[in-house]
Amino acid sequence: MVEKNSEQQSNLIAIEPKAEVINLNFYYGSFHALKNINLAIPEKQVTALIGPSGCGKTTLLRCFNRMHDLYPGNRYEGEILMDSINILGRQVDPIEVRMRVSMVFQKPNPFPKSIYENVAYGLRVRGEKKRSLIDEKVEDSLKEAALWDEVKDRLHESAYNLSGGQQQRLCIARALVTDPEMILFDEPTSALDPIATSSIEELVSELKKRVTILIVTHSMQQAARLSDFTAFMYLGEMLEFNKTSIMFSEPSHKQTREYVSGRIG
Ligand SMILES: Nc1ncnc2c1ncn2[C@@H]1O[C@H](COP(=O)(O)OP(=O)(O)OP(=O)(O)O)[C@@H](O)[C@H]1O
Repeated sequence: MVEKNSEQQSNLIAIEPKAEVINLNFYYGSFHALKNINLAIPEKQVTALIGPSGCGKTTLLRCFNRMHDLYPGNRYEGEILMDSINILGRQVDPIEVRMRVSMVFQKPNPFPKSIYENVAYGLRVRGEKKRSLIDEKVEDSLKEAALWDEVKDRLHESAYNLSGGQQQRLCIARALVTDPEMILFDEPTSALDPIATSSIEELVSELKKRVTILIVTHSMQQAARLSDFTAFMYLGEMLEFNKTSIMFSEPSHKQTREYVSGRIG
């Protein structure tokens, strides 16, 4: 059983939270993967989720856009409030949640479609038909994902012709097109080389001016470089949450200290 520090968690955020996780439990069938998680995600900041393999980082991330609903047997208890609405509520449409909270995965996963159609996808799901509006949003999203100059003359080519780093920026453009309030990144650079990694990190830093970002990373250097806040998970619990500078210099828990210093992995 790990020691809790809820007083510290509730006291430290002066910044308005974009999302509040309240007493969240999550089960894969009978397996209790997330145990009474409480966490406030600060708005327009980068929050890193870190912790040893299997501690529940990806499971928590996927609660924010109801990804678990796609598989039978998964069960949530508790709440994630966004604008005072519990986005886990049965009456809330998961597709609507995914428009507000989009996701970028570990491996670039463009659809087997053109570059243009990959980005336009979210608008089409939403029922958007106006060609000029779709053109405009596709261009804006590709510009915001720092990909436009590289693809503007080949928008109708297959997305598979792009390099890994370009494919990941395309996935970011696809995530941006619905104007999400929050973007979830699940180890977005683990399949990329250092140059492509640094361009994704620059992009994330730029995006936080208008979007709240939650990122799972195994790289302590990346968490330290990129995030404003860090949450440390351990055995399905949220053990510690604080400003990244504090988490890396004077964490409260022994497990956090050992993890950020590379002594446990
Ligand atoms: N679909 C699933 N069905 C059953 N158990 C699962 C499923 N997915 C994950 N788990 C279990 O839930 C726990 C948390 O897994 P999760 O993938 O969230 O951990 P993680 O911290 O993201 O790990 P890693 O850093 O290795 O990616 C693990 O014990 C894992 O085995």
